[in-house]
Amino acid sequence: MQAIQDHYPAEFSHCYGCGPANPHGFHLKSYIDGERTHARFTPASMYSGGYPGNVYGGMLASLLDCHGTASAAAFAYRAQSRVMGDGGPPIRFVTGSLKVDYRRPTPLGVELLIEGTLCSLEGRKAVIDLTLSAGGEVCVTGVMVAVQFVAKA
Ligand SMILES: CCCCCCCC/C=C\CCCCCCCC(=O)SCCNC(=O)CCNC(=O)[C@H](O)C(C)(C)COP(=O)(O)OP(=O)(O)OC[C@H]1O[C@@H](n2cnc3c(N)ncnc32)[C@H](O)[C@@H]1OP(=O)(O)O
Repeated sequence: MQAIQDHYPAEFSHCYGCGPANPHGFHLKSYIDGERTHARFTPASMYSGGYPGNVYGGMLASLLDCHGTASAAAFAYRAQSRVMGDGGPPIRFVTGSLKVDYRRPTPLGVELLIEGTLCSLEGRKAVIDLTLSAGGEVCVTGVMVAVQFVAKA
């Protein structure tokens, strides 16, 4: 199955968190499945937080950031009854705001599950609820306001 990010136009595929064309990035891959989006990622040990065994908060915010904008794009396609890669004008979002709540320490060395659900979609603005969990326990929650990107003439 192709990831949402695999449909980003080549010129917009350089994101450090999720751009397929960035050789140094995380290459996060997000998928839509019914009412929910999901991505899985295992941070390398260099992304340690201040005490051993836990993930650095900036890394966790990055994962929500990239998964949130991908989710917004996927939900917007669905709202327009379109499929990604249909040859029509691409629908892409950037992060307007991202609120992150760190609810418990996130363990390093295990696969993390990032999920997104659509809270609202009005005009160019999508609000996405996000969770990040490890071993079935929610460690981080977030709310993103994603804004549809419109190229300036
Ligand atoms: C920025 C780079 C763009 C490159 C091109 C990308 C194309 C996309 C392609 C592939 C995506 C793949 C990449 C994944 C990216 C991973 C996630 C990131 O890291 S993204 C980078 C971090 N984010 C930014 O750098 C945004 C910087 N900010 C802006 O560019 C503008 O402020 C922007 C586009 C967010 C809005 O500016 P306006 O002038 O186009 O539109 P206005 O009229 O201000 O807002 C539209 C609606 O959104 C609301 N809005 C805007 N910002 C908001 C905010 N912070 N909180 C709440 N609402 C906000 C407004 O209230 C308005 O709502 P109402 O229509 O009136 O209901």
